[in-house]
Amino acid sequence: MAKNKKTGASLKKAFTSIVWPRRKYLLVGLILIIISRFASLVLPGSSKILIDDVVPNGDLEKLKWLIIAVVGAIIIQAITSFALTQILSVEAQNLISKLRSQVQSHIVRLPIRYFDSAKTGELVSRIMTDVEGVRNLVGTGLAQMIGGVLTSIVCLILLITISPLMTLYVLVPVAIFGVISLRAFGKIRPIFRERGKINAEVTGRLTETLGGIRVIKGFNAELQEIRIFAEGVDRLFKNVKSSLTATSLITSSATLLLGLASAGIMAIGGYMIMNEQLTFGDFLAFTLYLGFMIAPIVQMSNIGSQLTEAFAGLDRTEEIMTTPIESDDKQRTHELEDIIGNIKFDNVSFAYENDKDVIKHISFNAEAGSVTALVGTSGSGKSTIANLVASFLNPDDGRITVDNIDLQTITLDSYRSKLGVVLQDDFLFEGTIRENILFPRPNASDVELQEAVEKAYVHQFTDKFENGLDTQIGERGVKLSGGQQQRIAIARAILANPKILILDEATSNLDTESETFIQSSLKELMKGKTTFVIAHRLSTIRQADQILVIEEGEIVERGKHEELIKNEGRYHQLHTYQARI
Ligand SMILES: Nc1ncnc2c1ncn2[C@@H]1O[C@H](COP(=O)(O)OP(=O)(O)OP(=O)(O)O)[C@@H](O)[C@H]1O
Repeated sequence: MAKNKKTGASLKKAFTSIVWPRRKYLLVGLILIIISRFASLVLPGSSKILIDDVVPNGDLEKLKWLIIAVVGAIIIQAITSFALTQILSVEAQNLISKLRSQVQSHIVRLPIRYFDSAKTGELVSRIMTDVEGVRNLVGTGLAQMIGGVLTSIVCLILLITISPLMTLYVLVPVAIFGVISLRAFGKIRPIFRERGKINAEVTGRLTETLGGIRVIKGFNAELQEIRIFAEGVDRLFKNVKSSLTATSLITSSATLLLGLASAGIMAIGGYMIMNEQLTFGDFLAFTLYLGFMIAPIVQMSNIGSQLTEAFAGLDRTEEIMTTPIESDDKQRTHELEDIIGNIKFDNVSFAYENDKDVIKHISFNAEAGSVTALVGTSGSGKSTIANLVASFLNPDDGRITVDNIDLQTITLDSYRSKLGVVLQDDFLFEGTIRENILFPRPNASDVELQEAVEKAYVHQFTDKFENGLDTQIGERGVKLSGGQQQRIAIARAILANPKILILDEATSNLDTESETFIQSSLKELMKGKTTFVIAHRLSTIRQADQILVIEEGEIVERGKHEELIKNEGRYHQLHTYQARI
């Protein structure tokens, strides 16, 4: 894969979209860093004056001013470092929040098909972790790097003015160190990129393990999950370990080379002092300036790895941000106002994978307010048809129209606001029952809410709860029975009052009382709506205005229950041989 090309692109993009718009902050940060660095040079400079001038001459007045200058410089350093954190770090955190929101809003607008292959945990990691890297771009990282380079240059000039010979001797190990660290960075970069990937994979699997804990325990698969997680964590460990080797190589080569430089300086310096070519003060100032020149270089290697990490994260974020969202489709320009609700399939075909049509040239008409039941064996294509109606999928061939307007030209917002979906395993959020019902229409009045609650027979069980509708339900509604969860989902759809309704009836066996409540509430729900139901209950099928019998992606029979029974065709077979369709 053209990884490097991508990094190049994201470098440019990172600069134009992240660094450049914040140039004012960064400039102020840079000025503060320069002030702070210059202030830090006061101490070595004054040490020289102290030793070579003040002490030998016993000049107390000069000593006073020297101390004032040193204290002043320290105060300036303290103030500038405080201001730096305030300005740059706060701005970086602000940017992280904004980026997180942007990535999340992009992800939720990606097409359903994207989620078929993406792991929830991986996406969570993209939103929460990957964007954190920009902290090093906007935060103190970049400004410190530039500040560090400037300090090094100034110190180098000062070193040359003290002793060109000693400076030359020092520059050799520093240059070797520079080469080693550059090489080490080349090695670290791909390791960091890989780390983000492993991290996302491990988090992804962990999220699934915890979410599916019932299935895992049910199949006694805990050990397998423990093993998979341990393997993932181990991969992560090995990755960190290999980057640690490279980082420690940088640190220890710095220690070694700097040690050698110091030893050499002692030798050269000592010799020059003995020959009166160098004063004590010069020697001390040289050693201190040297420290100031080297420190930013060593620090830069740390900052370098932070920046590398930032770019690796941005690469992954960029990958998501360039995936087209659902409504990017330029054809979708038609805003639906009030609709009647006629849905027509005209020779529609659809394939998940190339050339493997799952839906084959299907045509039918669903009149406004009618109920269309989709029946057929498992895998025949019922859910795919429902997903096409919901515009979660788009036909590869043929047309779906809503009141004679091609669905693919209608804006998704305007269409989906007319749509309601009640799925088998309907999703309940953590929160109260009330919040879950109000979710599609948070501003509905209390009267409307009560009406929906009664029509879906939710009050039948909430009345028995101490807190009624304000009862908290656990994540995914585990504290409620399957039938109770279904009734909440139905109340939610009744309240939303969509023109078009998609219903995937639950196959779970409910007790007769629950079943009766659900049947009655479904009847209420379907009233006046163009309904598509993946039907499993005979009572629903009997009420349907048309039944479409789907077989391998084709409609093999259509009509009402009595007609189809009379025909003694495929429906009759399904109905006779199976207790439930
Ligand atoms: N995301 C997908 N990617 C690839 N193939 C898919 C995908 N979803 C479904 N299919 C395939 O499309 C065919 C039709 O599936 P669909 O879910 O529409 O059937 P169904 O009639 O609703 O089945 P069931 O009653 O079991 O839910 C099946 O062969 C299935 O394997």
